[in-house]
Amino acid sequence: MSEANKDLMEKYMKEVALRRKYHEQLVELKGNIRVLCRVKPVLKEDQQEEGQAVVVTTDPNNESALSVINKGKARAFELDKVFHPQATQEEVFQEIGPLVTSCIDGYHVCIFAYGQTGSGKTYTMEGSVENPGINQRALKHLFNEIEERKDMWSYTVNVSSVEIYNELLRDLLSKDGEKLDIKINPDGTGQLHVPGLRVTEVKGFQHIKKVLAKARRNRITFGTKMNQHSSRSHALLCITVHGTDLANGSKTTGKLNLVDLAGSERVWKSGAEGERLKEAQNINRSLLALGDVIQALRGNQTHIPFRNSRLTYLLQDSLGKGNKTAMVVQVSALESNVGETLCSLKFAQKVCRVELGPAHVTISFRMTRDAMPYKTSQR
Ligand SMILES: Nc1ncnc2c1ncn2[C@@H]1O[C@H](COP(=O)(O)OP(=O)(O)OP(=O)(O)O)[C@@H](O)[C@H]1O
Repeated sequence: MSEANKDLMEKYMKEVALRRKYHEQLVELKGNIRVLCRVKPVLKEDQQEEGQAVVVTTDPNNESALSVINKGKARAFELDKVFHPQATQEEVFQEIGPLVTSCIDGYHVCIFAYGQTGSGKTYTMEGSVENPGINQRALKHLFNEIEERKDMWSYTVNVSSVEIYNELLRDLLSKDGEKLDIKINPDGTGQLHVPGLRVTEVKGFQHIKKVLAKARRNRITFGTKMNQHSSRSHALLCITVHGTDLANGSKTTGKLNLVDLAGSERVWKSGAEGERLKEAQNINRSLLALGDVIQALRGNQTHIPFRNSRLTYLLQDSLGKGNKTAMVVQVSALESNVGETLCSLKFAQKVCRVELGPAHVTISFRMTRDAMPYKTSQR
């Protein structure tokens, strides 16, 4: 009986190893930095004027293509994957699921939602109670995988959550939203850490739901002082998974960063002043820095400019080489937003094209003013 068990166990472990290898190959094939686009469906409340034209169309025969009509001219874009307006939260998550699995295997993973205010970033990341987004689905997926592997691996899952507003870091899991700083770890490893950041060990999916609700509540509470604050801040959910192989004691540490970015609209256009202008400049700088980092990584450049913003500095150990990133670019299909839609898609397209570029891409892929998430006189 025990011989038969041993035999079965060995076969099972071989199967698991094989599955992991195929999964890795699949992720590698799809690329370590993926740019996805989700077109928001036209909702009643988005129609300021009756019968506004829909200017963004997806192609049912090509899941990478979309086209935008501006002033009578059609412009085509090709990204890694485009979700049509009717795509469900489940369909979006299916693209992301393999990255979440990678995190259990010890990879560092970042998933971003990028786009103008109201384009559906929070819907994609957080979703609603009836229709949760990537954050909840990722954690559910994570705990299901952990359960499946429990005979061979033991895992602990730690969660922290911060927002970055005007380049200030705030703890979303502490009562008063403590302000935090990013420091180099004094242990000599050169790694970054955030002293005072509240890290919560989560035991299961129900527990994580409570933690997510707390972070959401705090983001709203801290935001009430500032009009539209939440859409002007980056919200990060950081999950660390420590694994121990029960057979040989070897250890892995994976990280999953789920980021709802601040709105990318060009506030300068509306003549923003004072606090609003400062916000716009900070958002502009950090989104631009993120774009620069992703382009540099996809282009295999030797210098990756992580230090140009809090956001990229904080995510440095998860965005570096060998890690995995997905950026979901959210766009509106309506004519009234066509300027912002084109801007977001040019940005996405540029990031996407880098990989295909020649080796000397290092200097040639600096963002032009035309493709900047905003156009300011900042750079
Ligand atoms: N795919 C979708 N299906 C149904 N409703 C959606 C979808 N995407 C967005 N919405 C709805 O559109 C509204 C705006 O979306 P959301 O708040 O996610 O935008 P956002 O990009 O996060 O905006 P902000 O930058 O201001 O935070 C919300 O009411 C949301 O529920």
